[in-house]
Amino acid sequence: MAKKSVGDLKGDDLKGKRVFVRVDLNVPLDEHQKITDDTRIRAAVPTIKYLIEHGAKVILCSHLGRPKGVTPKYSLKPLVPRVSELLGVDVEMADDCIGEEVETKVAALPDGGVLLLENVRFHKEEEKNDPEFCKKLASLADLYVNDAFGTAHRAHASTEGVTKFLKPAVAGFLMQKYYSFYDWKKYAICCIFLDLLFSILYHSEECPPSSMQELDYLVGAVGNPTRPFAAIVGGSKVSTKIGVIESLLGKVDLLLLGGGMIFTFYKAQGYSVGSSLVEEDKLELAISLLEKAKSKGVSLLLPSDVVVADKFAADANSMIANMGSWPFGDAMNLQPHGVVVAMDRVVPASSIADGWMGLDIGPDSIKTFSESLDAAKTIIWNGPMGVFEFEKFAAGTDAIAKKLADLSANGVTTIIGGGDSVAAVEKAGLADKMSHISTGGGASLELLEGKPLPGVLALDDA
Ligand SMILES: Nc1ncnc2c1ncn2[C@@H]1O[C@H](COP(=O)(O)OP(=O)(O)O)[C@@H](O)[C@H]1O
Ligand SMILES: O=C(OP(=O)(O)O)[C@H](O)COP(=O)(O)O
Repeated sequence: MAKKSVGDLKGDDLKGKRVFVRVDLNVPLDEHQKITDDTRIRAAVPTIKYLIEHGAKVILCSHLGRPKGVTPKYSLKPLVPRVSELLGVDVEMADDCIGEEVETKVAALPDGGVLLLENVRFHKEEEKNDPEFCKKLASLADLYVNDAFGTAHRAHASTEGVTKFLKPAVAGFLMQKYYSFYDWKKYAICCIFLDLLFSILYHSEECPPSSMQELDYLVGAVGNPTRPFAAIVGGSKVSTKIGVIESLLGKVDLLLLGGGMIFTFYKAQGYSVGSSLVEEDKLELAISLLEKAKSKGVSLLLPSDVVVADKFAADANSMIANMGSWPFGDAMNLQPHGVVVAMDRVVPASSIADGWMGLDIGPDSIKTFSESLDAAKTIIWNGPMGVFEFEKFAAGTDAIAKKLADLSANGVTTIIGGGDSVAAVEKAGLADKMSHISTGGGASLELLEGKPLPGVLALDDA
């Protein structure tokens, strides 16, 4: 069913109206609270500008990270200068997303003014989709716009529940084309993928509009991919993504797993993973996925080696200054004159000692993964290969980004999805080399799976 779009609202529909806009401003921040990639902010700009230009009072709502209660490091305050700069207006910030102070600030908003609410996930009721909380959010506004594609797979209060109390509830431009094509395109699932792709666009300050030509291109690329079709899945959101793997196995010829994803697979097979990230309740699923890959004839590759660290930190101990004390296959760092100064702690991914955790894929894995991708004609990548935010553990992600950029230059279709994956590719300076860039990781994977997105379903039909 096609959904109503913010573009359908004009004149008196918007002039002087309080509009609650759910956006996905879940951008990566460094330890100084500096934005390291603003792709998601730029992707939200066209919808917000449209509302400003039509004299609406814009109330922006977003989450940032996965806080448990009020957590200063997950405040949205550091985003205010960049959002203001991109919109060309001074954005007001509220200390909360509901309550008296917020109501006062909303009441004081001029036509065309913008208020950014504090992280909606500071209230546990958000993720619980609590009806009373939904009502409080709804009471702030006259109408609702959802442009948070990256969070459309979550049935939370601000993405789904609020629509039961606030109408009209319409789609923003980032999602709009998807809805309009949803009804009649054969490959509807891909259409969303597309939508964002073309709405985001590489190095522009704002999103250029999608075009039919581009849409057709993507429909062909993902709905009916040129084979071999490869997927690369990594990152840390194991529980979100491990279920998607099952459906990917029915679509791809090659599946590469990296990032924090892999240790659940290794532990499930009885290997030692030290203190690496593991989802204990997904061990059986991991085994069944390995078996399914075999029975379907899909090449599922896990990294053979990983770089380990003694803690999850930029300054973690992951090097040995003197040779010979590490029993595994160490990778040597050579100075220009050939002197060995340190060795990465590279170990077999299946035997990580207690007290150590895998934070990147190792050089053998990079080589195997790169070679396996040589035959691919279409590649989807979601989730970094390692903790790329820390220089010591960025090599795997950088190498895969570089590989995809090279393949892209040779005509291979490369699609990158996910906040951190896009940030990693941007950081490597390779975003403009890829075929497509998407704001949603989990959301785009669930679309590929064919799952309906709650944040989409909740919107008014066109
Ligand atoms: N081995 C690992 N252990 C823990 N975290 C990891 C590991 N590899 C990657 N990560 C983390 O995964 C995060 C990104 O995961 P995710 O949110 O699933 O990706 P995306 O945002 O692209 O969808 C990054 O912050 C990265 O540091
Ligand atoms: O970053 C996001 O998703 P992604 O990491 O899959 O791209 C979205 O903001 C959703 O966040 P969530 O996975 O904490 O619900």
